[in-house]
Amino acid sequence: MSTVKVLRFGPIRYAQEAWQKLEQRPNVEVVESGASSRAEFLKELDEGKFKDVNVIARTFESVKQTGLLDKELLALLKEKTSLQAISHNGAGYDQVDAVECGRLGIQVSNVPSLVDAATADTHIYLLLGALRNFQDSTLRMLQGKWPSEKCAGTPVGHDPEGKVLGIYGMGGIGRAVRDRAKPFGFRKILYHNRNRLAPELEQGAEYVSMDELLSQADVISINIPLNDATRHSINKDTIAKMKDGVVIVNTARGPIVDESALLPALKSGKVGAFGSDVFENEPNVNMELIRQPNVVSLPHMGTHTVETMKAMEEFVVQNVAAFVDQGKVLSIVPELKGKF
Ligand SMILES: O=CC(=O)O
Repeated sequence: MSTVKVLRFGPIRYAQEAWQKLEQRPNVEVVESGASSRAEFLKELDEGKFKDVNVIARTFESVKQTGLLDKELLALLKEKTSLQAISHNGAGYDQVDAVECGRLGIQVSNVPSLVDAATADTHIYLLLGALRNFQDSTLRMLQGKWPSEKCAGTPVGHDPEGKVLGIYGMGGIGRAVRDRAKPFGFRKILYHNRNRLAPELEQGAEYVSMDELLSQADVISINIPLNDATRHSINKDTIAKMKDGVVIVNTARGPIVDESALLPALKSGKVGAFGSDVFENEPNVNMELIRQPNVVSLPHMGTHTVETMKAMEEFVVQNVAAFVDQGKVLSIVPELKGKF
């Protein structure tokens, strides 16, 4: 291939060396966008600034610069650039309409596997924190409530031992959650996926229908990708099927949970606690939701470690390099497998 032009969004935090090596190749040119909004990016496109761009390397946060890579933007990219591949930094690529990319002949890669450990670690923190009311206890201590009351007046929590864990989405992250959860002594670990896993991947977890998972689990662990089928799959109806006092933990994507249904359920105690790293309208979080005493919250930091972020950034570069070398990204997303 002649020169491959790469449009890079987002800062390079850790993979400077990998990017430098790529940029030193005689047939690679990397450009950046100065846009701080979709309108500005559309103007850059109109000006023909990126007409020779073949690859976009992007981050989750770069949605601030372009908006979603939806049908409208993809059509413009197709018209005003030479786009053939998008290398997304993250496991979840719901900001990119992958099916439409396939239709337009644009490959999409993500970063699977490398995110599993850090995300599952975060999940366990939230799971224990939600069972034990740890966020509420910290806030109470900071408010000076400890001297007057035992444990600063925090409501008594629950042990994981003897409970049923229901894993909704048993991909790489779900399986890493299962492995980390085992030593805590859950009585049973159930899971639900669209399809049952091979026995060697189940590792003792029991495949059940969604309804069985909802009705039997004491703790529901959400690890599925966000798409049209999973958006708001935790809603008023599915919450009604759950056990009273169920604990829900989400490190996948906020919009999987319909927060307008969750909030009253948290207030009534139907949902005993919610531990979440992700929120429906993040970064603009529903403050009433995160202020509930039975919520443990984090600002989307599942992969926020030096080691994992470095590995992810380097993998984004590997995907670009594979496209430069072979015309194919390394880790094409499942929707587009076999299409290129
Ligand atoms: O949210 C993080 C990711 O998708 O990797």
